[in-house]
Amino acid sequence: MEKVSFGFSDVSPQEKTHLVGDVFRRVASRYDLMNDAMSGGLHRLWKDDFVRLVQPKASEHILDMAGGTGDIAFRLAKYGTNVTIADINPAMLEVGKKRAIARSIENLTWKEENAEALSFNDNVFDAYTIAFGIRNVTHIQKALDEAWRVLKVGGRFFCMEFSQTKWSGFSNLYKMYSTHIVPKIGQLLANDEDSYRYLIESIERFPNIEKFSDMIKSAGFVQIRARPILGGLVAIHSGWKV
Ligand SMILES: C[S@@+](CC[C@H](N)C(=O)[O-])C[C@H]1O[C@@H](n2cnc3c(N)ncnc32)[C@H](O)[C@@H]1O
Repeated sequence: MEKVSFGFSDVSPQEKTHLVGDVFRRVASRYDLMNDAMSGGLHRLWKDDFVRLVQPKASEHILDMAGGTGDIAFRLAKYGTNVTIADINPAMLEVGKKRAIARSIENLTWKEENAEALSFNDNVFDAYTIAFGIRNVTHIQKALDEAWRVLKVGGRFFCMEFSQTKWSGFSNLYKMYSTHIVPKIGQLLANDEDSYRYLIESIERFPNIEKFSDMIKSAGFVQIRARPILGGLVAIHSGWKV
């Protein structure tokens, strides 16, 4: 029987989808607060950089996949771009919709979607973005294949995800922080140590920068680039559909 990783455990694909759903249902209301607490606000700078790389235009339609509570979509929408924000988890989308209303952001379409089997037609989006989402997807290659399918010819793919830093001293420090401190912050602020333990473990199981580049290539993308941040702690991958 096929097994996939859920953090450090191996589970069936159905179980993983179910367990990841539970994690984000539980953390939804505290998700944004926790991002600030865990990263000391750094995730905001990474997301700003990510969206600058996308170079959104007002004439474009961009799909922000696994968009959660809207951090990437809101930044894209500032350029006047038409953004569809899609996520498998209604609880995350509900938090995002409230945030959008509070910020008076209007050029957004919200959709419940599984990245592995999108309901959109072929060749419809100018760009596809996914930030800190793909490592939670059960079959990563299927999600990449779907990204390629829904992009127009000439469309751009951008993915930001945690990876493994190559700065050895920093790597040890980060490992200690992520293994011992992050789950405790999760317990303190979100009353949920287990979810944050999963989120950290899933980073270690995610393919490294080179392997993930190969997977993007397998989906059909060309001119693949990987931009490491903090020695590769986070990496932005991009590619083109031609
Ligand atoms: C860590 S959050 C990232 C949210 C947002 N992109 C950000 O950067 O703040 C990961 C998101 O991936 C979503 N997700 C997990 N599996 C998914 C799937 N198969 N299809 C679509 N979204 C998925 C979760 O529901 C969650 O909202």
